[in-house]
Amino acid sequence: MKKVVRSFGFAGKGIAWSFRTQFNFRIHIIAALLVTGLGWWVRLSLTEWVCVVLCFAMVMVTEMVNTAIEVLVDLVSPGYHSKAGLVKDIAAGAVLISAILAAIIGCVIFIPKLW
Ligand SMILES: Nc1ncnc2c1ncn2[C@@H]1O[C@H](COP(=O)(O)OP(=O)(O)OP(=O)(O)O)[C@@H](O)[C@H]1O
Repeated sequence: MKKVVRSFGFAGKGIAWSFRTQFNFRIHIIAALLVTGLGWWVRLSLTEWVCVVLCFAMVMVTEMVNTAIEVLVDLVSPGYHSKAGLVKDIAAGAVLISAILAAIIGCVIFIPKLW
């Protein structure tokens, strides 16, 4: 049990660090709060809430994995290396794809309700 609590502590440390240092992560959280308020206002159905929350998770998780990859690349390749740059670019591409897909899903759900 103590081990589980300790693991939660380490995970919390990683989340807190990402929040403190990553501007994009803070933007995602602010966007999630705004969308939650909008969702409450337009009275989303249960299925729509599930889709919206999955979108929040997809974007935040890819952002955190991207951050972890950036930190790791900076650790193992502090100098310039084309592969190091490529790894960071691919990870950033994953964040972009998840954000675009979340935006599309958001439009599909919210536009008809706001129309
Ligand atoms: N060690 C490196 N070798 C080669 N190119 C790199 C290296 N580090 C970064 N780059 C290039 O610079 C880009 C920006 O890298 P950087 O580490 O500044 O990430 P970032 O996306 O600006 O993230 P953040 O602002 O969160 O630090 C990378 O996507 C990559 O193309």
